[in-house]
Amino acid sequence: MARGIAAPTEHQELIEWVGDIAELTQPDEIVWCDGSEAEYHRLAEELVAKGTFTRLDPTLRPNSYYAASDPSDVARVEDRTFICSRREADAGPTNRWKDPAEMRAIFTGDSSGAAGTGGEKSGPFGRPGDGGLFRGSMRGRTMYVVPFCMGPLGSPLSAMGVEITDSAYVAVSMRTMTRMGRAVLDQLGTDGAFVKAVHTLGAPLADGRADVPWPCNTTKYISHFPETREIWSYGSGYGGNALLGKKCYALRIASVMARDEGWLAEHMLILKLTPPRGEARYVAAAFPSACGKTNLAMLEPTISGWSVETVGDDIAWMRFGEDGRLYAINPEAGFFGVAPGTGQHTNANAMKTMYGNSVFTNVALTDDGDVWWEGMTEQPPAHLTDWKGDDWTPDSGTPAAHPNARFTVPAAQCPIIAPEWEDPRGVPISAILFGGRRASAVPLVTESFDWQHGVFLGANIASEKTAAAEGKVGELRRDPFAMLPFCGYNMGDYFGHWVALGKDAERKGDRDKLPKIYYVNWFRKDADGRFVWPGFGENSRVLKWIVERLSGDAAGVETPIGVLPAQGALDTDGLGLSPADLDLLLTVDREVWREEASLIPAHLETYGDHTPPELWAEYEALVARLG
Ligand SMILES: Nc1nc2c(ncn2[C@@H]2O[C@H](COP(=O)(O)OP(=O)(O)OP(=O)(O)O)[C@@H](O)[C@H]2O)c(=O)[nH]1
Ligand SMILES: O=C([O-])CC(=O)C(=O)O
Ligand SMILES: [Mn+2]
Repeated sequence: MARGIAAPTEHQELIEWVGDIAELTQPDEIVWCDGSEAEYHRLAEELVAKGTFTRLDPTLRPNSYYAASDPSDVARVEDRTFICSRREADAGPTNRWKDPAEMRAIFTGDSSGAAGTGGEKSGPFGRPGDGGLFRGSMRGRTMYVVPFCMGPLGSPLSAMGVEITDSAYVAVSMRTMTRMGRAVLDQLGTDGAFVKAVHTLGAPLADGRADVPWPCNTTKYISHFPETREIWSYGSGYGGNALLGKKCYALRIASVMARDEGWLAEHMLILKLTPPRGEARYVAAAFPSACGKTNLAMLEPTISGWSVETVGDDIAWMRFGEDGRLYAINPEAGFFGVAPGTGQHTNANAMKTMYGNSVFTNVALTDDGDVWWEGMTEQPPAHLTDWKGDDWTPDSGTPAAHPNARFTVPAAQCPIIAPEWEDPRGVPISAILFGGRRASAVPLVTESFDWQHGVFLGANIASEKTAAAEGKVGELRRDPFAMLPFCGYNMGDYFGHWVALGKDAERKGDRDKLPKIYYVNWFRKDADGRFVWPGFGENSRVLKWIVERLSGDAAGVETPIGVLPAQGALDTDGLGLSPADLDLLLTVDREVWREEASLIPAHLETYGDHTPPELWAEYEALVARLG
C-alpha cells in the first residue's frame, strides 16, 4: 500500500474513493494537496529537478517556468474523447460514445459492469491481475489528491471536484486554474458533493526505470461518465486533456448538470463594458477554441471613454436569478491562454498578466532565460531554443513555439480584472455574442431578432479549425455554440435546453430581461486573403454598437439574417476602411446566403428528432426572408 499522510478530511466517501483509486493504480506515495504557496514551490522544485520545468530568469519573470511537452502531446484529442452515458442517444451523434461498463472494463479490468459485487474481490475495481489500463498505472509515482472548487468558494453558483493525478505539472497547474486545496476540503465537510476526476499519465515506472521530462502514453482516453459525474483521463499530460476542472468538468460534466438543474455551462468569456456615460454592462461571448475569447475578454478599447474589464476568458456558468436576469460566474481562477499571437499590440493586458507566477508550455526559450513566441514581438530574437529543444534562428523556417503553446497564469494578476470577478452572486448578462472564424459570407456583427432566433444563430456557428485540437487547421466545420467538442450530452437536446430557457422566461413575463444575442465575425478576408477588419482593440467599436442597441441609441437595419448596423451607426472613424471594405463587412449578399442557408438542413438533420422544431421553424423563416 502506498505511503502517505493521513487524509486531512473526514469525508468518508472521499477517503474511500481515494483508497480505491490508490489500490487500483498503485502509486508509491499519496499526497493530499493543501493549495499553499509552500506546496506550489516544493512541487515546482521537484519538476525542475526532473527536467519538466526550466526556471526562467527570476529578474525577467519571477517565479515562472517553461515546460516542453512530448511532441505528441500538444493539444486536446477529440477523437479520443468519450461520453459514456448509459444510452448512446444521450451522447448524441457528435460525441464519441462508449458503454460505461465497457469503458470501465478497459480502465479497471473489471468486466462485471457493477462496482463492488464479486465477494472475493479485493476492491470495487476487481482483482489485481484482471488487467485494465489504470491498474498499476501510477507505479513508481506520487499520487496527488487535488480538491478544487469551480467558482468562488461558497458561491451558490459554484461546484466542487477532486482530481487524483500522478502528474505534479497538473497539480501545480490546478492551483493556478482553480481554487484548490484545504479550503475546498473544509467546504466539502463530511458529505459535500464532488465530481470524481481521475487522471494518470499512463507511464508507470518499473523498478529502476528512469523517468522522462514529459511522461505520457500513445494510448489516450479522455472519458466522461455524465450520470455518475465522473471523469477518467488516461495517457496525456496536456491542458484540456489533463487539467480536468476545465473542459472536462466545467463544460462536459457541468453541461449535463446544467441540463438537469435548469442552468447553462458555456464556452464563454465574460467581460464588463463601461461606456463614457451610463451603466456598465456585462457581455458573454462564445467563440470556438483559438478564435479570440481571451483577446476579447482583455480588450483595450481604441475608442475614447470606453473601458473593458475582465471577468472570465473561457467558461461561464449562468443561472437565472430571482429577478429574472441571467447571472454568470467564471468558474476558473486562472487563464490557460494561447501564446502565439499574444503581444503588446494585440493583448497588452495578457502580457502584463504573465509578468510572473506563470507556466509557459511549448513556447520557445530565449538565451537569457525568458520565453518567446510568434507575435510576442515584431522582431524575433536572433537565437532561440524552440519548443522541441532545438536551436532556432529566424531562418529556421519552422515556428519557434508550437501554434497551441499556452501560458498558465492567475486571473487575479490581470491588470483589468473586474473587482466583482469573484462576486458569489455572479454578474448580470445583458448580451451574448456568438462567433467563429469565417473568411467569407458572415458580416462583422448581426443582431438576432429575439432569443429563439439567437439560439438558431448559435446552433449554426461554423468556424475554420485551429491548432487547439489535433486535426487539419483551416477546414470549415460546424461548431454549435462553440460547444461541439465540449457538450456532455446530445447536442440536439442542448439546443432544446436553450430554447426551453427562453420559453420559461417568457412564461414568467421576463422576456425583456433575457440577454440580447449577437453574431460577430472578426475574420472576414478580402480577395487577397487579408483580414478586412483590424480586430483586437478595434473590436470595442462593435461592442459599442451592441451596448448602444441595448439602450436604444444605435440604428440598425433589418436584413434577412438579422439586424446589421445602419449606415454610419458603427463607429469606424479613423480606421481607414474603404467603402468596399465596409461593404464586405456590413452587407448581406442574398445569393451567398441562399447558399449558406442550403447547408443548414443537413446540419439540423444530424440530430434527428432531437433537433427542436423551433430551429426548423427558424430555418423556414430564414428561407422565406431570403426569398
Ligand atoms: N485577426 C484577428 N485575430 C484575432 C482576434 N482576436 C484574437 N485573434 C487571434 O486568434 C488567436 C486565438 O485567440 P485567443 O483569444 O487566444 O482565442 P481563445 O478563443 O481564447 O482560444 P482558447 O483559449 O483555445 O479557447 C490568437 O492568435 C489571436 O491573435 C481578432 O480580433 N482579429
Ligand atoms: O482545453 C485546452 O487544452 C485549451 C483550451 O482552452 C481549448 O482548447 O479550448
Ligand atoms: Mn483562451
